[in-house]
Amino acid sequence: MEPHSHKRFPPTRRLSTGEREQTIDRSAPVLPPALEIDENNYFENNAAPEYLGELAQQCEEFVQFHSSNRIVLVTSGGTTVPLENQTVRFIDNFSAGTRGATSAEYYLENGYAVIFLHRQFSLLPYSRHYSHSTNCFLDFMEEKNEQVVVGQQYQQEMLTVLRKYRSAQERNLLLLLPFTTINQYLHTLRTISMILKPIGSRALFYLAAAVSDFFVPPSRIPEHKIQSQAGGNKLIMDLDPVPKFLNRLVEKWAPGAMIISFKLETDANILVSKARQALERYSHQLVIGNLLQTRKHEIVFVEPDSPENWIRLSPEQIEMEVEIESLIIPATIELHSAWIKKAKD
Ligand SMILES: CC(C)(COP(=O)(O)O)[C@@H](O)C(=O)NCCC(=O)N[C@@H](CSSC[C@H](N)C(=O)O)C(=O)O
Repeated sequence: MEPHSHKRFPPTRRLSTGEREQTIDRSAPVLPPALEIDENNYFENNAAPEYLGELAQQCEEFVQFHSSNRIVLVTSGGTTVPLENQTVRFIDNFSAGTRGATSAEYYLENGYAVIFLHRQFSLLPYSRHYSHSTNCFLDFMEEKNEQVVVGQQYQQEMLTVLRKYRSAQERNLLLLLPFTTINQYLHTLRTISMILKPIGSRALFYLAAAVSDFFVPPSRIPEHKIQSQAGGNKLIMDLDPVPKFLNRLVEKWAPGAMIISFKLETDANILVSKARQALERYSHQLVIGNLLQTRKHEIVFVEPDSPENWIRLSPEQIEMEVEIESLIIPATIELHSAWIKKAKD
């Protein structure tokens, strides 16, 4: 007998198999990697964000400052696909930014200069520990003699995070660059990649952002908010595939860099094969595969000409809240050191 206070909600209407098959047209062919003509078409027809010049200047100064250092570009968070120019509605890609923000911290602690290209308002290195929602910073505060103080039990932990945060700032090791839409992301990724080109093998790309695969091209996007008619009307969307620029990054934008991409799946049966397929299509150095539902506890390294290698947290490590990035990042750094050595030989 349900307590009277629990209002009964109608069960979620699940699409019948027939409806589900019709809802999404999967007949669209799998796109080949983008060619130069696709790159030119895309960037000529999709205007650059108005702030790109200033962002490029910031990035050039940062790379110049660290020109003899290892520099990693970490991308983090999901890109959006606006449905109107005056955007009210958009399609979003799932990502809280935890993978990217946590990974950036471990790269910083291993001496890398970090360019953090992130979804605006997603989690950031260091402040992620006390974000507005998951771990509200107010829960760590107390009132004492009319003053706000950090609770005694949190002092040590917070002091450690604060010292790391300040150290990264004082040594100018962390550059925070935001994006929101898929178009802002692609323009910014290409710009940063070309600025990193002179760094050669000491540049590392860690592409953890959840990037849109489909978008509404400028020729078809409505200017104003899409209206919904009284009585209901279907919204049929006709999206174009986002060009697969990963191979342009490998071949042209930053040819000497080591490039790591992430493959996100929900079906364990296809994860490794899809990761290997991406590696073969883009000819980069490593795909880190992860499943949405277990991404915090296990990942798989897929490299050319070698069997896949799973990294999993043990039950004890999960119990102790070990972050899997504390295992991932040192493993990627080992591969990057070998990449740099090979480039020198
Ligand atoms: C997003 C997560 C799962 C992290 O989650 P949070 O910690 O909550 O942030 C990340 O680990 C990941 O898999 N990121 C990559 C996800 C992704 O979209 N990967 C693309 C490939 S890289 S996007 C490049 C473009 N689509 C192309 O193929 O050129 C894919 O799986 O298809």
